Amino acid sequence: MPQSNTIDGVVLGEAPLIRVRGLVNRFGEQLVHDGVDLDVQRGEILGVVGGSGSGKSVLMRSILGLRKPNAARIQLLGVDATSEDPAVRHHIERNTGVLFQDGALFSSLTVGENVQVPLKEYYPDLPRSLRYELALLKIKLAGLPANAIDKLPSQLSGGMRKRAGLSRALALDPPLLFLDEPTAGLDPIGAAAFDQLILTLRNALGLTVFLITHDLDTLYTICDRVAVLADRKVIATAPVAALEQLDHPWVQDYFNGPRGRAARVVTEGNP
Ligand SMILES: Nc1ncnc2c1ncn2[C@@H]1O[C@H](COP(=O)(O)OP(=O)(O)OP(=O)(O)O)[C@@H](O)[C@H]1O
Repeated sequence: MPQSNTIDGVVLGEAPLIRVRGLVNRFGEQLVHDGVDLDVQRGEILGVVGGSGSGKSVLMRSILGLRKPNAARIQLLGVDATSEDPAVRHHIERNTGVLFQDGALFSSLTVGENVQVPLKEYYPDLPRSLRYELALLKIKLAGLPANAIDKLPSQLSGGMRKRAGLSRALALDPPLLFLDEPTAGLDPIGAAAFDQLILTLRNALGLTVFLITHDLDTLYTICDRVAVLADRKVIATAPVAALEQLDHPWVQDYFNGPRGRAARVVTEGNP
């Protein structure tokens, strides 16, 4: 899909959609990030991996402006993501979709009402019937049956709840999607189907995707590049095949351990 050079009037030029430089995050004595640099190019699916507690979610929250880092320069969608200017916050929130690890759906609202929350906020004058139709469209886009629209999150399976969270993330047609461990807790068939859905949406809608995952199959099947968080930094960003060669203990354990080898065999057909 051809991509315009502007988003809501903000000129992007050749700049990456996300550019992080010198990110530092500290919680008391604990230094989580110490100079993280990262670029996410338009239209790519970038996987973010790292050991448990390496700071993947804190990185995502920092980029989104949900956490104020101790130091950083972060360009997001052509604006300074650390700015508190309401117009900047609006630009970022209007153009990003986020699927949090637990789906973060409102449990007392139906799926349809959940998807309509951002529509109500950003398009308050939209007639109720049109809002419902738009929610239905997003629900179908995320691969849910139409009748899911009137269900409560508690009436859905884990995989369907993920899809419901995704349909809400897509509500405003954002060019940029953040996914925090989207396949965690899904069975392998459900996880593979979710991976394919992300790939299809990226290809059809030209989305850029920032994807935190532990799932090796996801890395091998849908990520264009993978960033590795270790030693409080992004130690490498490269296509997964190149990362396998990286001489770093965590990377070697992760990619060349038994599960890494198995994922490679399945996707590449070579042991
Ligand atoms: N609000 C907070 N207060 C104190 N410490 C925090 C806070 N948020 C995160 N941390 C700490 O920062 C570190 C990184 O957390 P983060 O959730 O980003 O890890 P992660 O890489 O996403 O881990 P996982 O793969 O287990 O989800 C952890 O040690 C965590 O305990």
